[in-house]
Amino acid sequence: MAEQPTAPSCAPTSNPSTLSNPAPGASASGTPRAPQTAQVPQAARVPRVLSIAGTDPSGGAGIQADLKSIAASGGYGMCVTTSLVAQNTCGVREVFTPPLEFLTAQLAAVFDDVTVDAVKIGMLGDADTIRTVRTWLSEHPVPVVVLDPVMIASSGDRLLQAEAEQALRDLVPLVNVITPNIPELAVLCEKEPAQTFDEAHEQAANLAAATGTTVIVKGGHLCGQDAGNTAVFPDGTCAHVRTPRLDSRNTHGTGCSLSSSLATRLGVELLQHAEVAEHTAEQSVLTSEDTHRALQWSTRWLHESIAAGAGLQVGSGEGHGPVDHAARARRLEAAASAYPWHHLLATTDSEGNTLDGTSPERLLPVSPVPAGEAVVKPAGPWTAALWAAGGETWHQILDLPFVRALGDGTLDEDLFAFYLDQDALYLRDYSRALATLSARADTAEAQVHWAAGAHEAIAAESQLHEGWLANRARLGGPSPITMGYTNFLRASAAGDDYVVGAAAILPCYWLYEEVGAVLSSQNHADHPYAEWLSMYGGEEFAADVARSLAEVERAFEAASPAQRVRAAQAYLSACVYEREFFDQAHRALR
Ligand SMILES: Nc1ncnc2c1ncn2[C@@H]1O[C@H](COP(=O)(O)OP(=O)(O)OP(=O)(O)O)[C@@H](O)[C@H]1O
Ligand SMILES: Cc1ncc(CO)c(N)n1
Repeated sequence: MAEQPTAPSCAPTSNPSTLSNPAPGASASGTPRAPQTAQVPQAARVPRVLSIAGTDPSGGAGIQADLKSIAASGGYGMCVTTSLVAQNTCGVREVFTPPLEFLTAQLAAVFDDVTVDAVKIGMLGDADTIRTVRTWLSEHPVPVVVLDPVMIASSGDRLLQAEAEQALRDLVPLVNVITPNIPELAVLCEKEPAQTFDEAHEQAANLAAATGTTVIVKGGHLCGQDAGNTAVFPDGTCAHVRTPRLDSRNTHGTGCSLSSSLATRLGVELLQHAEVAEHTAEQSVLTSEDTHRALQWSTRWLHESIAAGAGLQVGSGEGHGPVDHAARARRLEAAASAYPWHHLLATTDSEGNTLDGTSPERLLPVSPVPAGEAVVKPAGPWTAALWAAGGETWHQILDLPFVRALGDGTLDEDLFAFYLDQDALYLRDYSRALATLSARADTAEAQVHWAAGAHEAIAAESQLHEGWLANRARLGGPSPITMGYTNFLRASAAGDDYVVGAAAILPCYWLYEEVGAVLSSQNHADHPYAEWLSMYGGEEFAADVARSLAEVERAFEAASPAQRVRAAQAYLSACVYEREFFDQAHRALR
């Protein structure tokens, strides 16, 4: 069987563009815009993307998948239908191809009215259709054309007549990017299907050099842990985007989705160039870095969509189910909700008892998910009630893509770097909140404990700067989540009752320790983040967590019922902030 790519020798390159200049009509046209203010990020313009492809009434592949992918990738989707295909997740039943004149009528209807920024070509079916599309696009040039040379569906059914293969080969030099799977690449090269990544890469390099077209080698059909994609440019350079292989049957339409998403992201890149070009003498030309960035975006988005596919429950399960194109949009929509957190609204528990802080049972709403056992045990009934109430948030943290990928070693370096950068900024202010708590503590023991914590936090911050962050690019400013969390901690420590400040600080000790225990249990010598994970799980930190728990327990005992309720709410708010903090890299970077 084939193997995964060995070394990602395909680093991003700074070579000249392999993509053609935009057609004059496709540059940023329309209403004149006011000059942009420097440094203020502008909302990306929406590329108008046309899919020329066949249909899948069950919605997972073809034009239906393309329109969903284009929307999910930030484009405005349009479609011209080449063939109507009666198919579902199990296979193709019948194909009806409308007359060629009707294909041309559809193309004319779009192009007569709309400026097309990017085209994705999918199923063409036969040689006459290929020639019609080819003639149309040579007479109506579009700046980005991605060809997915569809030949055979994931079910094994033919979607291109065998005698049309040469016509498809002839189309390749006229497009910017092609996205063949391994068997399709072999047909285009007139070779046997590649068995290894190196063989596929060699076929792609020869094809790219011969045609002047960028070839995406797709890892989906290979085996090995990396199912990633490599852009092979005509000048022989390449750029690889890793993606962990998923054990999933929801791969129907992955090729359609990747190619239409890629066309859209290339359109986004091109429009950004066009925006700059409007104010400078620069030309709007796509570079290989643009292609690498677009491929990274599309590959990561598709990974999330495949991972969520099974949850859709579309299809009998006998075939290959579709991907969930909207999984990311739903995740980000939920993350953006401005609705108040549930624990700040609840006034009674599920049995109707008032949450008045008179007993540990009357502190917080019951978590719908049991918390399970903590590694560092609660210090008494009050902290036991806090742990139990935080069960749902705790399990959400364990399920975060960031925490999962950090544990299994598949976390992308740029996501890790984002986290480190924010962590350094966080530690600075966290240290200030601890110093405030120390100043307000009413026992010498607590005063020393929080002061030591303040010292350790600032020491950890400078260690991050000297070590982990020394060679990494930094954003240099706090994200809204980092700022929200640190401001909340500082305000609770300085401006609220002592018990509230102490409870707010607790999750940063306790949850961090618990997450660390899960992560360090996954560590091994070859783990890419071995050094980072080995920092977790030290006995000294566990003892600090236990001391913090004991102090919070003591403060709860001494507090009034009303203070306890506010402290418990502050504890859960900090748990939610912990979750948001771990998740933020996956919201900031795509
Ligand atoms: N099991 C998998 N795990 C992770 N990613 C996958 C998996 N299968 C496919 N992919 C992603 O989807 C991309 C496209 O898939 P693939 O290579 O299977 O295309 P295809 O055969 O043209 O698809 P189809 O014909 O089903 O539409 C891959 O390059 C990879 O990024
Ligand atoms: C219409 C159409 N295009 C492409 C594919 C490949 O998955 C498919 N199954 N159907």
